[in-house]
Amino acid sequence: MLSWHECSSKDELDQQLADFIAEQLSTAIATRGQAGIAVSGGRTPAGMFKALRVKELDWSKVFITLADERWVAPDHTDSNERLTRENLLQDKAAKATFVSQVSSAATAHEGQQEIEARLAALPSPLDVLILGMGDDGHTASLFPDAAELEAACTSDALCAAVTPPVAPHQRITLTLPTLSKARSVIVHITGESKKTLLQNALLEQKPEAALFPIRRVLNKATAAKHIFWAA
Ligand SMILES: O=C1O[C@H](COP(=O)(O)O)[C@@H](O)[C@H](O)[C@H]1O
Repeated sequence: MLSWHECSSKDELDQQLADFIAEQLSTAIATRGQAGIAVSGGRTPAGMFKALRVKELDWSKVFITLADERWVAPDHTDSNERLTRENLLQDKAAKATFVSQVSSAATAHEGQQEIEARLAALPSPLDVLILGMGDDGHTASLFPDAAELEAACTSDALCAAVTPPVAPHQRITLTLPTLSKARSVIVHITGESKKTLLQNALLEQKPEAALFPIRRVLNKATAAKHIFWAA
């Protein structure tokens, strides 16, 4: 099942999505005693993070990680961890446990095993997955045309190292199997061009390996899928 939630402004989107996520985290805590969520980075989620961090829920039982990370120091401007620490892990959400996906290893490939071990301690499957989508149809750090894409889509591991063909920085990404097992999959996008891209991606009739990565995740995910969008 895939539902579109169209909001009339970015502020409304941030609030509605934060309400929706908070509800899902609360349900997970009530049902299983804890909640695991993977959030995305990039330019889109900061406003939603600020709306989510003040929600009344037992944040001490929430484990937060990333759908993907850029292989940069955690204080780098491009770090998804930095974005998450500055915008989400504040106020009430400061009590949550954050699982970082970067280490001092020189490359993402060299650091992958350490990140894998950290991720193994998270609730599995994840209760909530928030995906962004790039203008090239990438999601998490599953980039079209990346040399490691197929490995990251078929791996038994929780995470994979990826070198984007064009975008900066090596990445760690949750693998397609890990992403697609989440109990709830939410795509958070803004702007007309991303809406059109996603609509087209959902209509494509191509072999699996040629589909946009966002479509591959949505195809494989068996949970309810929700797209939250505003212009
Ligand atoms: O590189 C990344 O890009 C995507 C999309 O980001 P946006 O800036 O277009 O919102 C993001 O979902 C991902 O986490 C990030 O590492």
